[in-house]
Amino acid sequence: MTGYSSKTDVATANGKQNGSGNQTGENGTKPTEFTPQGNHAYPYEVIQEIADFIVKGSGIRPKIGIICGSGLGSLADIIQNPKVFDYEKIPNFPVSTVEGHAGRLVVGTLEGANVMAMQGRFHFYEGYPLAKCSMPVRVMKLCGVEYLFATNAAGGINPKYAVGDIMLMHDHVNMLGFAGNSPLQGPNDPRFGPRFPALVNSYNKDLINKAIEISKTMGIESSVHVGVYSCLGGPTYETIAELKALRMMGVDAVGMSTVHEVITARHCDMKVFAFSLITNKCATEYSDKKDDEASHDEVMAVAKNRQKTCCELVSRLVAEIQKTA
Ligand SMILES: O=P(O)(O)O[C@H]1O[C@H](CO)[C@@H](O)[C@H]1O
Ligand code: HPA
Repeated sequence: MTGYSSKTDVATANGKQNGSGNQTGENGTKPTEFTPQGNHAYPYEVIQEIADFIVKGSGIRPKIGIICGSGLGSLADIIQNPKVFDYEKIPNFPVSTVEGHAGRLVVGTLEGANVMAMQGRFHFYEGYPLAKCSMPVRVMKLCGVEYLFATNAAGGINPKYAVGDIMLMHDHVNMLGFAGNSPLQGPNDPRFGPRFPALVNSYNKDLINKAIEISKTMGIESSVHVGVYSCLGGPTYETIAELKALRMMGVDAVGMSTVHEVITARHCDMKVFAFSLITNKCATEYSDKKDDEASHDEVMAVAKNRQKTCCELVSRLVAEIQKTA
């Protein structure tokens, strides 16, 4: 694969500080949780409070934020000198409810860079409004994060994709947005970003090109693609007719996450790198084969199988960013 261009294809009000990430409220329980009204965003001050809690508790101001996809939690296990925060102990943080999403925030270093990783993301189908699903991205921003690495497990719609391949995202189709749902719905706080953010060039081309170069040195370039991801609401996997329609729209891989995180990250001007691990092939023709049915067990098994490769890709890209910092 050649170079990519888009034309080609602190102190907290809640909880004690012990630096272990095990902060709790005064009586040892989770501090009161803020509940957003409707789909509206968390107030800036609430996000600031969470960020302060993490920065003070870890003693680290991270530069790179990583969101681990389903079964890809090991991306956080490679972080050195980790400070671990269980989501349930972080004030105003949602909890993870999906298998393969442990529900921990890991802060530490990777290849010499300060990083924070979400071992568990929030999905719309869990019952969380999109603003809540992507709230941690704003926490990352106020912690100091400049680069978002978003990873996911996805079904491959492009017939050239095989199970286990990696698709570097260079664009997305926001199906939830088509239906009138956005993480940026509600009043806009200009301290995060503008009312009407542009999304062309959302996926950083330099980082895509660096990842392609890295894939060559890893000898995996033939199983690395650059493509378009789409997020549906889930939790159902798609029908054949839906998959056909997505393919006609130019979608290469489909999942139930990431897009709202990327929108939130771009709104607050973070550089975004994202990839999908293709965990299953999506059927776009009718057949009686049971194999055509996606399953979360299969998704988890493939992710486990490919976690080492994904970890290497991520750490090498972090090293590249750190080199040029
Ligand atoms: O996008 P991530 O969190 O990797 O997970 C993907 O895997 C799950 C379905 O198997 C869905 O949550 C889908 O979005
Ligand atoms: N569809 C939607 N989400 C997914 C899939 C899929 O085929 N595989 C993993 N996450």
